[in-house]
Amino acid sequence: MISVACLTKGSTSDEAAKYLFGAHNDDINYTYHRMIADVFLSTAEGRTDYAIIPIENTIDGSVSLHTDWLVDEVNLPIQAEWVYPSIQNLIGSSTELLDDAGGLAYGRITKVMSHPVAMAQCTQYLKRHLPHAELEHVGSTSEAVRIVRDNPGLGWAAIGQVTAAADNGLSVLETAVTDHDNNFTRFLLVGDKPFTVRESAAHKTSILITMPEDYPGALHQVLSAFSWRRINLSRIESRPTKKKLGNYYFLIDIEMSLDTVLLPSAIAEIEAIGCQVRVLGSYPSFKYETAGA
Ligand SMILES: O=C(O)C(=O)Cc1ccccc1
Repeated sequence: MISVACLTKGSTSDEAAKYLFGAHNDDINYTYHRMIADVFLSTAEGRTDYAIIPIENTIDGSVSLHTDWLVDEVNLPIQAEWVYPSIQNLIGSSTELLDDAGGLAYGRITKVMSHPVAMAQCTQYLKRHLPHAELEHVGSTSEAVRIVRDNPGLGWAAIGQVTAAADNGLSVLETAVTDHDNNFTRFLLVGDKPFTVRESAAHKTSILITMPEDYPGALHQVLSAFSWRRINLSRIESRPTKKKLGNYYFLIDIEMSLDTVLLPSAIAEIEAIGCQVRVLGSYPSFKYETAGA
């Protein structure tokens, strides 16, 4: 039995996890948490084998809070990554929020709740249709749906997944309210055990590089260690080290496994110029395919 910590049941993370492990896989035992911190801690404290972490979104970019947890708070290697569509919907009580003709009565909606990433994906929609509504962030989309269910009669709505609406006896009032159709989220599976449930031909390695202070051209040298070896990078991102204003580390995703000879030699070259390198994981990468869902 494999144990997996995840945001609440019916969240985008929950759907994404079921895509990775297979929807009807009885070998997986999910434990659900309202806050991402508890998802991380469940695995970091050894109560579960893996944690499911949304890390990057097509519209909103990196989920900084989750990146910081991965880097600063826990030491959990990345064991897999996959990309999953995160199309969100407006959810609420149809008796409360639809008018007599069955149309959505935007004016009756007083508050919209959701996870900050889901909310950010719907910024234009909310501005256009619900500028009067209060917006409130909660720990997950399905948590928002549950709160709306538990507080009837107040004109509250949630942004979330169709399964969460069904699980809570609420209606999908409007589908696909995300500002762009092509909306995907990249998820990470983190934990100490290698992921062996499925295989992938594509592999990635994520590293964290801390530069020596006052070293002109350090980033250029780091990038050239990859470029002359023709190693492809898929992401480079800087985050503050939180130790001193203006000090940053760089998170780099490389489209290559650490087992490939070229990569350890690139890392050795980067260390030789005085950079610190921490490998966050070397892992299979899965693409979303409708047939496999
Ligand atoms: O709140 C959820 O449903 C999550 O799993 C977090 C999230 C929200 C929006 C896109 C991807 C992940």
